Amino acid sequence: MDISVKAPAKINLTLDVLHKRPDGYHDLEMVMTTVDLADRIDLTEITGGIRLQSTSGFVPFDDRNLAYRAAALIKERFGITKGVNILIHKRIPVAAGLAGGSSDAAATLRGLNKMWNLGLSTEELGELGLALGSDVPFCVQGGTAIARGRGEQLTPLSPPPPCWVVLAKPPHGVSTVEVFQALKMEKITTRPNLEGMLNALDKKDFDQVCEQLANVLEGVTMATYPKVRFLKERMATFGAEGVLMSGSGPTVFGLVKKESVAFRVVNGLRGFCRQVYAVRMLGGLKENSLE
Ligand SMILES: C[C@@](CO)(OP(=O)(O)O)[C@H](O)COP(=O)(O)OP(=O)(O)OC[C@H]1O[C@@H](n2ccc(N)nc2=O)[C@H](O)[C@@H]1O
Ligand SMILES: Nc1ncnc2c1ncn2[C@@H]1O[C@H](COP(=O)(O)OP(=O)(O)O)[C@@H](O)[C@H]1O
Repeated sequence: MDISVKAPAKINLTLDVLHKRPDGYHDLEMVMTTVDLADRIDLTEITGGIRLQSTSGFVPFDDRNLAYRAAALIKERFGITKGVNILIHKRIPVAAGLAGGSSDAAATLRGLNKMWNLGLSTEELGELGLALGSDVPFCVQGGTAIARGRGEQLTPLSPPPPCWVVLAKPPHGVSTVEVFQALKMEKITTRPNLEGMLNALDKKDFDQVCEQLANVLEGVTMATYPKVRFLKERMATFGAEGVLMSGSGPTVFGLVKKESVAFRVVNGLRGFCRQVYAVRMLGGLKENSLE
């Protein structure tokens, strides 16, 4: 049986870093949601091991690839002797703060669970996925959620109000490790208002969602990459109603209600940035099946 699985990108509507943990990770509190910019993973059963192909040269083609590692984990954990060819149709920019690698890993876990009839629940797939990366449990589940701890403690939320999401990825990638290393906890002065964002989502209040966007990593990444600030300012000038950097960056996203405005923002940005996308908010799992 061959299987194709959708692997959507995520954005962080809020991102707070609570403290550094003894294991080197940070305890986070974030509101995350999926957007309709997605990779597609084609899984084909083969005899023997794991083969990986990708339409993008920017990802590793060996066991450093998170999709490869997801397949290796499943094979090892469940003693599967069959092999799999993984073809990644890459659309999500790499090292962008959009969890492209984590989403590929999550999609591979979901797809192999089905292909090899393992009968694992979403929670069990998420627990497996945490060994691959902190964002993988959220990507397994999709939709909209509060993520706490390393990112694995998930509380599902109702989706944001429908809108356009304009994404602009500066030419450089960003290392998540380096951003967390550069973060000085004592320098965090303004934090996201989680209650405010939850209230906005609950009421489906687009303007309030825009007002409550906040990410404590934004200033850290901006200090090294001024292009992030530049793109944020431009996006707002061209008409985006709420603008924020996603995750550890450097992708900047803008929320826009009207299609005509979304395309005005895209056209305006194209003069400054090669990788610009206008996509719909996905946000809700039921109406946007990930399979
Ligand atoms: C910051 C976030 C926010 O959504 O997204 P991205 O910008 O990567 O998309 C995530 O927490 C990233 O998740 P992910 O990219 O899976 O991180 P991991 O591979 O687990 O960890 C990479 C490194 O980031 C740091 N890290 C990550 C997660 C966490 N809760 N605390 C940390 O300190 C650690 O230095 C770790 O070694
Ligand atoms: N399938 C994959 N897609 C993208 N990046 C991958 C993948 N597998 C491994 N990586 C590596 O993971 C790192 C982070 O990539 P990505 O998940 O795109 O970014 P981010 O964590 O910022 O959202 C990159 O250095 C990339 O080389």
